[in-house]
Amino acid sequence: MAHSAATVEIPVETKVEPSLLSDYATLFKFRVSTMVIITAAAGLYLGDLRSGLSPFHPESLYALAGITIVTAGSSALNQALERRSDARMPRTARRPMVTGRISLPHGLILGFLAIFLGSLWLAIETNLLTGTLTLLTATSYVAIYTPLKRITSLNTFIGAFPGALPPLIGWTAARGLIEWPAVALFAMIFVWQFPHFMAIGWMYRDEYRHGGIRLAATQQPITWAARSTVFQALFYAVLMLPVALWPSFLHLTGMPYTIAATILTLGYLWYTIKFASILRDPSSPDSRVQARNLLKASVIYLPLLLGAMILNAQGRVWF
Ligand code: HEM
Ligand SMILES: CC(C)=CCC/C(C)=C/CC/C(C)=C/COP(=O)(O)OP(=O)(O)O
Repeated sequence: MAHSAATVEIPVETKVEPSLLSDYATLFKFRVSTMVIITAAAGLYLGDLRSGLSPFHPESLYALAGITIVTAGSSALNQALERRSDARMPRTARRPMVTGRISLPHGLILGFLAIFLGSLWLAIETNLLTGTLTLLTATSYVAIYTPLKRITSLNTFIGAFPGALPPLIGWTAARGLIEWPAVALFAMIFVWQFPHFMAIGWMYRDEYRHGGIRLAATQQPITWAARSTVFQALFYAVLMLPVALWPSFLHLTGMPYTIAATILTLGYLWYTIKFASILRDPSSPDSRVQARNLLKASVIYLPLLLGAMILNAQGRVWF
């Protein structure tokens, strides 16, 4: 409530009071966090299979619970730090710490406690490496990436590290050490994020500018912003081809995965190439349609790719 001067006007029909549960879902970024946890679960599953263990044992659930709690806490602290810039963007203006439905102390206490207790739980119940890595991931997301969003467009590259660490953390939860398959999983999510976020950046370019967030898409002039956005999206979409096949070179997956990953990744590349058409007329409304299509493709592609890995883990075929 304190930021009325900068706050975005919300149409009357959308001003329905959300419940505390839905406020928490927003505070913990339910959908993005769910995907983060799915990537961690994939790392855990693949790591357990590498050890010849059944992935369905209580320790896996304990580890996932810890990772979930720290992810939720990180999202709460991210929103505590960004409550002013969030107030300036329609996409984020209804977040509970912007509207005051969740107070600053409430969000801060919840965030710090969740990160501290979740990391401690992982260090004790899973292993010290996993607890430490999870704490480092949360710290880099909250204390490095989040403030950098208002300082440099390099923030996307920095933010890709905490974004990509969860599957590696899942692997260390299962195996107790960092091994090449964990690095390959990290690389896959790292590279996947660029077309994903270049699309989002383009969709919300005007909002981000108004919110004072720096990214490729908010550079001036718009032709330069489009070039830089498309270059990064295409560069990483092409890089995704070898990176997605890396697990097969490490014998983590077999031929069925290799075929599925090739087809899926070519699909992701296809949507990125279509997105490159924004170069023709960067200010046209169609450029946002292409961006939205790429965002949709990115969030469909990733679970399918992980699903293919899981179905073909260690060369097994689960059809
Ligand atoms: C630099 C890294 C990343 C940035 C800056 C970023 C940013 C965002 C933003 C702003 C949205 C909201 C789009 C909207 O409201 O229309 C979003 C959506 C999404 N992100 Fe990311 N993201 C990143 C990495 C990740 C990672 C690592 C994951 C999980 C593995 C992920 C999963 C998702 C999902 C599933 C959605 C769709 C959620 C929905 O439909 O509301 N993102 N991302
Ligand atoms: C295991 C663990 C501690 C994970 C935490 C890391 C985490 C939540 C990564 C998500 C990836 C990311 C950079 C999202 C963008 O957030 P944003 O702040 O740019 O999104 P916004 O604009 O919607 O606030």
